[in-house]
Amino acid sequence: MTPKILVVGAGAVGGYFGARLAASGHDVTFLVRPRRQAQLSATGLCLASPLGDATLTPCMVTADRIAQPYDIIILSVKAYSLAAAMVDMAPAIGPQTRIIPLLNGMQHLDVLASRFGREAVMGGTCFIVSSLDAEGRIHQVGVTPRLVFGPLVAGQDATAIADALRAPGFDTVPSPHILQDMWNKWSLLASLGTLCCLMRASVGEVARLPGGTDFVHATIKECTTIAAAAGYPLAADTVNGIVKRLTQPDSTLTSSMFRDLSQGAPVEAQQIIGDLVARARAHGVATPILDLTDLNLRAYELRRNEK
Ligand SMILES: NC(=O)C1=CN([C@@H]2O[C@H](COP(=O)(O)OP(=O)(O)OC[C@H]3O[C@@H](n4cnc5c(N)ncnc54)[C@H](OP(=O)(O)O)[C@@H]3O)[C@@H](O)[C@H]2O)C=CC1
Ligand SMILES: CC(C)(CO)C(=O)C(=O)O
Repeated sequence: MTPKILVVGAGAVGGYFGARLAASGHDVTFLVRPRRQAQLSATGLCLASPLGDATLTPCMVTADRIAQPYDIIILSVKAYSLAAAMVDMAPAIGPQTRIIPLLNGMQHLDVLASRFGREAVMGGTCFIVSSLDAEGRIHQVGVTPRLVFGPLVAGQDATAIADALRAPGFDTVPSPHILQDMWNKWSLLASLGTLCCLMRASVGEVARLPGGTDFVHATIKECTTIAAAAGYPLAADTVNGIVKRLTQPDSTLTSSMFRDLSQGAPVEAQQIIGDLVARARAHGVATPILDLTDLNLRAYELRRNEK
């Protein structure tokens, strides 16, 4: 039987993966709120991507209309929307449902497990650079996106689910070591977020400055030291890959957190930087650069909330 997939959050990430899955014939429904539902009804779900543009008529449901449990939930809301999203998606979760969260950071894993049970929650992460424009179209740039997920409890297997989540337009990677993958991604993301948000610049702009790459190396070192202290040391080639990616002088890469900040939008500062700093403190790791980023982003949020 074709698994029923519910994408919770038809934004830059969920909209991309969900659209690619739907376009290749999977049974995909988007859980949407009324504003996004009206927008998508008017325009269709539009993707602009170097891998091919697409416009489709999405199958949508609002929280009050969820009629049955789904087999797979791809959860792709921002971290600050998680609590409300959990209330909305609750009727979609049955005993066999597997939730694959694509949020950045790690703390949502425990939040989801305490609400829906450990069996229901898989680990997940994604590599994609995408954003929404003012009309709600999704713009994906850069290399082929990647969806990585795997079991968090013994006895579960990601391969059957992986077969249900393959589509042209992204790579599907079932992983037997998803927590390590999530720490690898968190180290990359927190380094990139720090680089962009503290310097208000892209990877290439910082790399071209005298002292820029020293700053990036020191930031990556802080992040990987925390990961190692937490029991998830990054392999040397993974660290080298992060260093290479974040020190390219011609790179226009920015983090999604920086793109949000540039638009004056809320940022996932607590989940991406604050939580990492808290874990550093718990393990006695000194993180002067991340502390500064944390303070910087909290000052940003303070001003934003006072407006
Ligand atoms: N964008 C990127 O390049 C990357 C992002 N990520 C991570 O992925 C996660 C999602 O980010 P992104 O897709 O960029 O964020 P977006 O803001 O683009 O999309 C989030 C979507 O979630 C929807 N949403 C929020 N709450 C609910 C709800 N209760 N029910 C239904 N829909 C809801 C929002 O809809 P509404 O219009 O109703 O508010 C919005 O469309 C974040 O944790 C981010 O850090 C990871 C890798 C790359
Ligand atoms: C690090 C990156 C670009 C990888 O997808 C990301 O997750 C983000 O910007 O949020």
